[in-house]
Amino acid sequence: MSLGLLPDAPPGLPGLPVASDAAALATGCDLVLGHRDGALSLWHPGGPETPLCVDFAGGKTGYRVAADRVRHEKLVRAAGNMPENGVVIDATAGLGRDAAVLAAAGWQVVLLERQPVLHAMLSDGLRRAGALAQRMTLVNADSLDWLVTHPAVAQVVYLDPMFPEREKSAAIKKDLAWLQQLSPIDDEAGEAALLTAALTAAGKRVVVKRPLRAPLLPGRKPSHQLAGKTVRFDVYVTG
Ligand SMILES: C[S@@+](CC[C@H](N)C(=O)[O-])C[C@H]1O[C@@H](n2cnc3c(N)ncnc32)[C@H](O)[C@@H]1O
Repeated sequence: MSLGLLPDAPPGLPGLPVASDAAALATGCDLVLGHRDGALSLWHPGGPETPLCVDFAGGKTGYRVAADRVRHEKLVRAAGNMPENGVVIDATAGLGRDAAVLAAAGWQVVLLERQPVLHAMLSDGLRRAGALAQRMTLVNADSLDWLVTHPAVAQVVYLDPMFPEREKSAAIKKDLAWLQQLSPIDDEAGEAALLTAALTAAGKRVVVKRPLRAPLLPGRKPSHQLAGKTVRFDVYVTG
């Protein structure tokens, strides 16, 4: 995958510096990173698709985080009763959509993202997130390392590892396809290691999001599951 970096992209990211969208297209870049409408965004050079950015308060995430809806989210129910000053580690932050739901439900959320471009997009999203940002802390790290060096930080560790999606919605398909181009899908050993690290770090439970019919993460059976129409949450009680 080749990523073009426009002059207004943050410095230091891996990719090919390009002067313009047209130059990215001419150089054969698959994706290009730059600012659109004030947001650090990713798009297909020359393509008709809406650019992708981290938007904690608008669009589909905005709908999910509305105060009257967020408590009905299966993810919030899967995370369980929130203690005072409860902390969740979202160890696979991605575009921060699930992290926003957890923060809107009242959790303090530590977002871990290892992919530097996604980390930069999350950082830009936080800058625009308003009050919700006060409950989110972003770290550019590999969770396999971070969880081991930060035991006893959180009651809940949340995992949503990459999975080859077969969703029907074109919009979801586009976002996930671009995400998958940036961030590879872990093999079974990687998935097992992530679950083990999460189980070690979580004071109360680990919650894993999976497509409805996807196999369990390797290593341990969940204590219970909450199934929705297209995804399910596997809950592992640890304490
Ligand atoms: C499917 S996406 C998560 C989407 C996210 N739940 C959301 O709501 O936007 C998975 C993300 O986890 C990140 N990731 C996977 N393994 C990781 C690890 N060991 N440490 C940090 N980030 C990881 C990937 O780079 C990718 O951005």
